Amino acid sequence: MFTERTNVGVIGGGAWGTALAMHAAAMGHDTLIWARETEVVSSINDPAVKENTTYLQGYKVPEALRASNDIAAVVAHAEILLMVIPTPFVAATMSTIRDSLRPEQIIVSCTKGILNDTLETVNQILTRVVPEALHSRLAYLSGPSFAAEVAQGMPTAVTIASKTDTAAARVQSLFSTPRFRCYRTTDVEGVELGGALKNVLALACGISDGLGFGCNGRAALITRGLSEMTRLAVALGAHPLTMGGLAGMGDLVLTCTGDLSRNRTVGIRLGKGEKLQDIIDSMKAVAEGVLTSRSAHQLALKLNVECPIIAGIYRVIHENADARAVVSETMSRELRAEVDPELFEAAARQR
Ligand SMILES: NC(=O)c1ccc[n+]([C@@H]2O[C@H](COP(=O)([O-])OP(=O)(O)OC[C@H]3O[C@@H](n4cnc5c(N)ncnc54)[C@H](O)[C@@H]3O)[C@@H](O)[C@H]2O)c1
Ligand SMILES: O=P(O)(O)OC[C@H](O)CO
Repeated sequence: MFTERTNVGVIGGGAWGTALAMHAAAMGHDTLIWARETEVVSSINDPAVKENTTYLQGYKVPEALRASNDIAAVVAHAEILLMVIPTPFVAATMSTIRDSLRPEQIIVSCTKGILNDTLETVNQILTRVVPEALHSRLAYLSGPSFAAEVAQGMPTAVTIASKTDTAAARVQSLFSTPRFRCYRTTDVEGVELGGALKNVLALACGISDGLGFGCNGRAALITRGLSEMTRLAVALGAHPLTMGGLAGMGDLVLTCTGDLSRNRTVGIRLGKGEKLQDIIDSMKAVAEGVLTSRSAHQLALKLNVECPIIAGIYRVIHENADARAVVSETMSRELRAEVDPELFEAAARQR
């Protein structure tokens, strides 16, 4: 373990792409990161700066890490290609490099979201855009992992999912260190949906905290939120146990309680009365939960899966509903058993 070195390309120079590139370069992988913005490339490459001052300020990148605005050069360089761009831009960006991809490459999506128009997960987008020869070499990295903590080398554990265990195992062995432990699974749907849906619940917890509601409410949102995430993910083909793992409960707890979460921060500001558009306009970073709340609600309606918290967040975010009234309505629904096997069976029948 921890010995083999390879060529790593990172597509996306935001906070997470930068933190993962720092990790790969620190491991000794020859790492090249593509960023759209020239200022990101120059700040990473400038020997006097060596920092992504736009998206991950305050953390020096390893000397060996190089950045480029030439996406084709990054693809040509890589054996392992980490794709770390927000969900709405995945299809367009990957289409530009589709013809330069090579069948021996492994593409690892580190993105967490569900597209609005088509309700596709990133896995579904990639299998639509990427040549078929590469489908068995698609992998997904997810789990509780704030970029700023990974950039500081703080202990972190993630899950790598791939339909083929060999691809997941290769990524696992190339990226694991005593500070960054990678597990693996073949449950691509579970890992992807866990990472996407937890962002919606992080918005909910932020709103609750912003409204001044206490720890009881937050714990209830996390627990009942996990129940909704699990029902919806199972209806979409996930294994329920994945939702109790790093990409499900692990990331849910992190994002619902950690102050580094952008989604939780958007929720707090909404709960304190700011307008959504003003919050978004003030941020350079992406809060994927805003768009995913729409997709998740539409998927729940389409599959007839009961998700009252997700529906409530959808109404607050996209229909300007009053958050206090939504909380009251959600708490006043018909009383029921906590664990309802019929709901899970109904969700499982959707698979
Ligand atoms: N930041 C984290 O801690 C973290 C951790 C795990 C997963 N993620 C996920 O990683 C993904 C990327 O997030 P991030 O934090 O690296 O980004 P970020 O919020 O730091 O930066 C936004 C990124 O979006 C890119 N972008 C903006 N417009 C674009 C366009 N038209 N085409 C292509 N790219 C465009 C920017 O270049 C930049 O790389 C998201 O799905 C996020 O949920 C983030
Ligand atoms: O800052 P957030 O809310 O986008 O969360 C970042 C990561 O997904 C945490 O694992």
